[in-house]
Amino acid sequence: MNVRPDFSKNSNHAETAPAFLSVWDMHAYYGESYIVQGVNFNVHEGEILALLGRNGAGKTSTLRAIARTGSPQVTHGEIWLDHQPLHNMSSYEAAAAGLGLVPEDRRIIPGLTVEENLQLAQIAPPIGWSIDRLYDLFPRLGERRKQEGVTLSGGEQQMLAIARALARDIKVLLLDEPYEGLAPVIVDEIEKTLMHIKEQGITTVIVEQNAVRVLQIADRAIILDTGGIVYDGSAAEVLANEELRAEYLAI
Ligand SMILES: Nc1ncnc2c1ncn2[C@@H]1O[C@H](COP(=O)(O)OP(=O)(O)OP(=O)(O)O)[C@@H](O)[C@H]1O
Repeated sequence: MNVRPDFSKNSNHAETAPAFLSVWDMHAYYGESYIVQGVNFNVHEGEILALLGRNGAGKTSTLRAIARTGSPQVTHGEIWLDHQPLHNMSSYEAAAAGLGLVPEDRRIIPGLTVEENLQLAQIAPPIGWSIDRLYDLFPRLGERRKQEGVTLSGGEQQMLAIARALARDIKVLLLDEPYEGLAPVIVDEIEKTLMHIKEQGITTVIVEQNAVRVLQIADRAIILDTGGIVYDGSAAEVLANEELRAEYLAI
């Protein structure tokens, strides 16, 4: 019999630091399809958490469930952000409570310039970083402020999508595959900005196929497999543990 090693109780930080974002026994469905199958984890304020797993493991679904997108539908469980019950909220309310989701397709609004995309994020409170501060973090966006957003390169569009999230007053940034399709040199740039965002005290959860890259900046990692958590512990441990990487990440 092939006994799966249990890597899910490796977290020691979780026992010593209070949780900022907490997901408790979360179950979610697409119609009849049971996808998120009792997920529990904590994220601590200011940390970068990598949410990893093979294709189809349920990473995007977990992120979308936390952001209250409605698809998948959360049928059971609790999600708390800084003492606020996200599980009782719509996606709009969760965003107002401080969640900033940057989806995989980046959702840059066609027909609007870079600056207009940013201004649109600030039409209603809670307003976050000023547009000048965003251009300081992403000078390329400042140089291209009058360019239509959808004509930017893939890396620039990812920067615009992150900048748009920061234009609102967020506590947690949820990133879905931020490195997808980007050259290593652009990934370097995005990494630097994520480290800067961390220094500002913002908490980040990253879903990413490029596990090796994301583990280099992450403090902690969670590995999902068929809708459940099989590892919760330090990012360094995942990099060091060949068995774990081979079994769940195929790297
Ligand atoms: N809208 C949907 N309707 C029905 N099933 C879906 C839907 N979106 C995703 N699924 C299914 O849910 C499961 C988990 O998908 P999810 O996108 O969360 O995985 P993932 O770990 O992010 O995968 P990947 O790394 O390939 O993006 C998959 O089996 C997928 O086919």
